[in-house]
Amino acid sequence: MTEDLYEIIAGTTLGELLETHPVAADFFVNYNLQNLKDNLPLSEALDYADENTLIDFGLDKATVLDQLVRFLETVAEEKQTTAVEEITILGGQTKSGEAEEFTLSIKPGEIVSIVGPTGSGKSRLLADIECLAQRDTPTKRLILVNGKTLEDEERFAMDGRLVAQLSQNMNFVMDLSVEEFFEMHAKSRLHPDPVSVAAECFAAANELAGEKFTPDTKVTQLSGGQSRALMIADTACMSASPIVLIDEIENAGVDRRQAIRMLAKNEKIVLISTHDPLLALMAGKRLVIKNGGVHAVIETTPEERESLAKIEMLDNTLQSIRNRLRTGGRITPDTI
Ligand SMILES: Nc1ncnc2c1ncn2[C@@H]1O[C@H](COP(=O)(O)OP(=O)(O)OP(=O)(O)O)[C@@H](O)[C@H]1O
Repeated sequence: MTEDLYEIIAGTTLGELLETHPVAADFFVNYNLQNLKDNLPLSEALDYADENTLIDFGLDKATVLDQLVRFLETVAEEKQTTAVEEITILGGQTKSGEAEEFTLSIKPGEIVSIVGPTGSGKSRLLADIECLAQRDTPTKRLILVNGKTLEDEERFAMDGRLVAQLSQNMNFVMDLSVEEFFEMHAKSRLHPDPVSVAAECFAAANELAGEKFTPDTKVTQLSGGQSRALMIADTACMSASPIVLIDEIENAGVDRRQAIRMLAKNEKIVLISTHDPLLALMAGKRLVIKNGGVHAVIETTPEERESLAKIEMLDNTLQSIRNRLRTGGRITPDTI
């Protein structure tokens, strides 16, 4: 396994490695190697490294890569030991400084939606979870992991590894094909079978996207909706993060119900901020936000679940009107 990992790391550029393993930055800073060329595979980039710097640390090119592999393996092991059994959100204060009387624990496999008017504080709640707030954000909320307050060191070590966030905008900086993009992610996440997981991601992304694309489509040529489909598939099929935060997927131009189903599998904790009744009711609970605070926690009743089918029919009617307009059709009383 270490040998495979060695090969993968040696063939990965510093830029790619840092994008998928931000924690690797610590390693390069520790060995004073932060100025390596970031567009060459590491095995080549190290040819340009200052030999004296390496000697200072008793290293050479091969041992640097060895050490890096060991470092990443240790981090991965640590990650496994911090399995999330539960996160707990403890209330802080509303925008006007009143106490937010609210505590909620969420376990893996649960989907929780967050509803409320525009500007009420839905994204802020997601941001609090993402940074594992310790009463140090404007809401003064506290997020516990497995019932414990995290020490700063632990909090920042977990930062970015615990939570996968899907936000409203995606920017791709590298001009890879869709297939290369998925394979690169699979390799840098040290997946044992990068080719087949990349194919699985590609199929999932196409299932979600309205307009289909091919494996050789460049990621920079994808539409907004297609890029979101790509990122959702990537998170669903490859991300090891136990918590998935989704900000307003309804604007994404993807099959949103399918996206939630895809993301909720593999026993993840899923929180969705949404204005969409279908997504709000797919969750087991919904948090109603008002004036920056959680105003109510409502469990979805069996009756509400049953009404999902009706809402879905209404939604399909709206969808067909949308499609008709998109393809140049006219709307008549019969359409509705
Ligand atoms: N409890 C709070 N205390 C202070 N500021 C808050 C609080 N809750 C939210 N805010 C601030 O209010 C602003 C609006 O919140 P946010 O962007 O989360 O709204 P939203 O519900 O996601 O809106 P939209 O539906 O338009 O996306 C942000 O600047 C946020 O930081």
